[in-house]
Amino acid sequence: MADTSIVTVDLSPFFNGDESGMKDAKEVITRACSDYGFFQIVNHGVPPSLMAQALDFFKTFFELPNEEKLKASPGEGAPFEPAGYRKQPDHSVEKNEFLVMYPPASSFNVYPDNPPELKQVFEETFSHLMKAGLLVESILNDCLGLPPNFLKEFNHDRSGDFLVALRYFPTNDARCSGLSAHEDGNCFTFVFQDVVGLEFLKDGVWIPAIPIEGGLVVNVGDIIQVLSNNKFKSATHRVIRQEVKSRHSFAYYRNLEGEKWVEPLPKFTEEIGEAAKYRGFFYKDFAAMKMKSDTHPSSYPKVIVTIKHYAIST
Ligand SMILES: O=C(O)CCC(=O)C(=O)O
Ligand SMILES: [Fe+2]
Repeated sequence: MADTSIVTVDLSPFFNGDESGMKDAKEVITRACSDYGFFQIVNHGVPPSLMAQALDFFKTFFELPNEEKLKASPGEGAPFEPAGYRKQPDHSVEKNEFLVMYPPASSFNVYPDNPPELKQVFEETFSHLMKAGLLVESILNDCLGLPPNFLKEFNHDRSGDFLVALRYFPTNDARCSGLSAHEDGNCFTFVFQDVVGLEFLKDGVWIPAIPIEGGLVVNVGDIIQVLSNNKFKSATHRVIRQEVKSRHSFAYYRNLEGEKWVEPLPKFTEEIGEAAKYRGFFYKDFAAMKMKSDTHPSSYPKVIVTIKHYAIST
């Protein structure tokens, strides 16, 4: 029978220096990323109680009346998704509302006034997520066999990372879409969720990511897929809404700086006699196309732009 679970990796060996634990974890992650691009992590350094608290404050915010939420409507200047509160337009099939925030102290962040604790808890959570992001990035770096710190240096600018807190409205229709099937156009994403709903495509079958205590779901994004010339897969995923109650989650997007040039690395092409599977591009150009079309569509009918846009057909 096909394995229908999401592999969970304990990252504590990376904190206590257990060499054989680190090696085992890297093997499991390499396999998961080569086959389908997602896994779950625990003991990643982000305190579970802090994540739960952050999700609670986001929930409280989403329960406020519309006029109150609209006070946090997006301002100008954010590099990718506008910072602030938005709701999918009525004609969208994706029934959710969301709040986008860039790293603490970003000048374009729009913080809700209510609940008053949200800003501080968000900033603390974001700082922890960035640290865990650095750890996972260095693990992926090693799993890909890249020179030490290659990804860290390639992706040294954190100003374009964002956190999106989401609320998916309940539905009476079973299997109703909250977010259509997509791949993330970034390096990778962490997701924290209160109830099931997030699903990943594995061997043609949708696998639910069952929330586990303190767990963060990691999905590889398009940039790692391009750099590795498809060695690691950008995970296809979607969100199914729940009956009766709302579903809440937050996702930390580990992005790239917009001016960065992205193309398959020589290690995965000329050095091993493989043809590049993608043309090179500036990250900001891809991000702008994706933003219009993919994760949080504002246009209808949807124009789907995926990383295939840059694929070289053979
Ligand atoms: O809400 C979730 O569980 C996933 C969100 C997601 O896939 C995204 O924002 O790209
Ligand atoms: Fe996603």
